[in-house]
Amino acid sequence: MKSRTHPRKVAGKRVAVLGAGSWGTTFAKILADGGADVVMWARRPEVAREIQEAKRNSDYLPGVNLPLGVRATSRLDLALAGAEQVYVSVPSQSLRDNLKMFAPHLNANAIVISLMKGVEKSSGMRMSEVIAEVLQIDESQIAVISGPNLALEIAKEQPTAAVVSSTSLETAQAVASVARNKYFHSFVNTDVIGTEFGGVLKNLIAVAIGIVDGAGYGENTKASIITRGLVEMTDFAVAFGAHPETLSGLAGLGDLIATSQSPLSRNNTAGRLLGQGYHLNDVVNQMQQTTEGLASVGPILELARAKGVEMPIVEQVRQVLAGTLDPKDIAPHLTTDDEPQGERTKDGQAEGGSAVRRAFKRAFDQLRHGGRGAGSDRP
Ligand SMILES: NC(=O)C1=CN([C@@H]2O[C@H](COP(=O)(O)OP(=O)(O)OC[C@H]3O[C@@H](n4cnc5c(N)ncnc54)[C@H](OP(=O)(O)O)[C@@H]3O)[C@@H](O)[C@H]2O)C=CC1
Ligand SMILES: O=C(CO)COP(=O)(O)O
Repeated sequence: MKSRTHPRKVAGKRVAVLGAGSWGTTFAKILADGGADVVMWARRPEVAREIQEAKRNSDYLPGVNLPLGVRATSRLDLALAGAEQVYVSVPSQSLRDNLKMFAPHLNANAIVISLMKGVEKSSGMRMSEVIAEVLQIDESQIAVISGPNLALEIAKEQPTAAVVSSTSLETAQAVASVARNKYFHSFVNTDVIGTEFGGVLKNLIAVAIGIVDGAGYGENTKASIITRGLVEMTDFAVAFGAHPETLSGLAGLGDLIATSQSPLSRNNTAGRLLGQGYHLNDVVNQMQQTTEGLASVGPILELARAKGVEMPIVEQVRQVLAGTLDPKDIAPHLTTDDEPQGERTKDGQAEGGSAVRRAFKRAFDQLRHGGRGAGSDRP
């Protein structure tokens, strides 16, 4: 029987954050402000030195002062020595190679937490799957964190919530007890598939929103894409075993709203540039930070095809990226066979039968009965 006790704050737990970009650095601040003993690893010694000595990371978080307790090094052995929890925040496509470097220095019992929101292009694997495969650890030792978490807003201590997910509720609670402070609250769930795919899929819809924004369309178009996009996200994730309510929680709808409407989002910004007519190569060159959505489109569509899930919006994003669809022609209502009536879903039913509608119904039913599914965000 899994414990359901409320996690208690653990003071001074030794943790490592691997990756010193905007999210890794912000997460180090979250953890240190929650009382953890944090050591960051930056691959460039000058970044580690600036964090260690000036408590700043001017490349990624200009103007933000980091807590005095955050330490940094470019040596993996020092960053990982004694670390009980290891938070990983590097670009998804570099995870596998990075893990091979981390492995010799990792504590055998350490919990490894993915902060990333991509899938591996070559394999279509989620980040937690890559972690389990490369490090050869049990999934109960792995957690993922996702939610509406634009780094710069959190670095400025704006109140935010996220979801910590692990197949082991105990592991999720152990992580949530460390990854929380007065401005950052971690809920827990055990739906790793839904939580991870939520973060990946909302990036693709955020690119679509950016494209229509850049093409000059207004709020109706964007709202239509957000709503239909959530159906695509839910149908896809559920086909892979996710709980639909996870997609209507922080890691799905919550993150979709934050990412789709914020100029801070790199995915949204990349989409806007594409919508304004810039070529993909120019957009990629212009983006100075990780834009996961651009790399995820291909593998996500391949996975969708394998499960027979229709993703008309994501397919149109692929076509815009490939230069075969004019951004002005992107439309929220297209379906693969151009069905004219009703809101079509993957199984051809009208909206009343969609996974989103079922998710809401289930959530309301659960509320009425006071229960909570594995995919709901629990405090
Ligand atoms: N930023 C955000 O608001 C959020 C981001 N995320 C996710 O976090 C993950 C990381 O993103 P984020 O921190 O924003 O990205 P950034 O582009 O801000 O930083 C990337 C970091 O990874 C390092 N890096 C780049 N390439 C490699 C590589 N090949 N090997 C090792 N390290 C590398 C960079 O080092 P260097 O500086 O030396 O290039 C840098 O420290 C992504 O999956 C993203 O989706 C999740 C939630 C919020
Ligand atoms: O995941 C994020 C917010 O939750 C960050 O989004 P971007 O990667 O688009 O900046």
